[in-house]
Amino acid sequence: MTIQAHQTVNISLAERSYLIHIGGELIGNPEIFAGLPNGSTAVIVSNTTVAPLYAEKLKVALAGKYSKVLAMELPDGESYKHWETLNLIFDVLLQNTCDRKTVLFALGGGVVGDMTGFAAASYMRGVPFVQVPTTLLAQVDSSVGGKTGINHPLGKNMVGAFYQPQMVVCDLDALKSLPSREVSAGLAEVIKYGPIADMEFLSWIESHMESLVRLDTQALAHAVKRSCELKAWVVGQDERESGLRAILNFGHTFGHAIEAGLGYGEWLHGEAVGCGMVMAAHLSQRLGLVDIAFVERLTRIIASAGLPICGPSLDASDNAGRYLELMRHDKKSEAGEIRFVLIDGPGRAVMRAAPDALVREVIDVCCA
Ligand SMILES: O=C(O)C(=O)C[C@@H](O)[C@H](O)[C@H](O)COP(=O)(O)O
Repeated sequence: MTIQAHQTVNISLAERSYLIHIGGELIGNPEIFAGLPNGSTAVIVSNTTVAPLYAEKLKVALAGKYSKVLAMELPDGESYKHWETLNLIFDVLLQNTCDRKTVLFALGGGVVGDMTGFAAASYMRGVPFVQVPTTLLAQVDSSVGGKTGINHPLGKNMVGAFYQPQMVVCDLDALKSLPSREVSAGLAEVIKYGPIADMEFLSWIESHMESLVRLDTQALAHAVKRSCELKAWVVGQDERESGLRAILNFGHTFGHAIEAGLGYGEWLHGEAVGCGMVMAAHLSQRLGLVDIAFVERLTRIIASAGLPICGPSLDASDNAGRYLELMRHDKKSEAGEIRFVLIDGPGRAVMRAAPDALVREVIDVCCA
């Protein structure tokens, strides 16, 4: 096996700038963590699936820097991304008299990253934290950019904070243990960067899909690096989503409705986003922004990643009505008007409202 060369991507945010490290064998490498803030205690927050695989490795790597390294496990899955689980983190921090210099390490996927980040943002009004993402989705998207938070039954990621990590450590070796469903879910967020910002990357994804699905390390290294570069470019211009950053939400308005409507965890976030991108592409086409050939190409790519392209029914009596009801809670909505991220020509995204009747048509066409 080739060990992937260590590469970095910079997130440029003035005094909150940080590096994303991408490469092989990073979790157990003490040198990666050497420049982190000093403190006496490190707390590794992981989950019951990931901790047995990597927590000990990370503990050993941190032992030279922090005199006390604690590790805790959260239950695994999107259905646990709520207040009660968040409180488990605060319990451990308080029971161990963790002070303001304690550094938290989020070791796991998007759920662990979002909750650990939110805990770090709010414990004693803010302690440093590090993202160590172990899923493809977390490496290419959720660990980067400082969105942290938890779900509410009425809407996804409804409670949270913008809070940047000290660094992100993407160990490509961790991806080798991923189940194929998780790989596909991560590929949804990789694909997303194409239509919104980089059609050349979309063509690359299209021609390397087979390698990506079978976890070829070279292909993954490029996918992670290019995704992080594109996200860095967006976040560097609009950290708190006052405008441009919303393009990263392509497919998420429909996708979040699927997740909340089915119950969190029924579909993986990436599965819902994949299908949401198909729906958003159809809406773009019906508004005259792209042609049907573009929609069909994007749909083919999403399907080839092993993702669903047909939305679930959320209500047998009024499915479109239920989607609309859920989507009105989206964070981009204004005065009850849903604002969709749409494709305004290949490689370019815009945010637009759309008539309910048109959205209903799209839902009817795209759902089972
Ligand atoms: O980083 C962002 O900005 C994104 O929108 C990226 C999304 O892919 C990601 O899933 C994010 O967590 C969703 O954010 P939300 O603000 O729509 O909850």
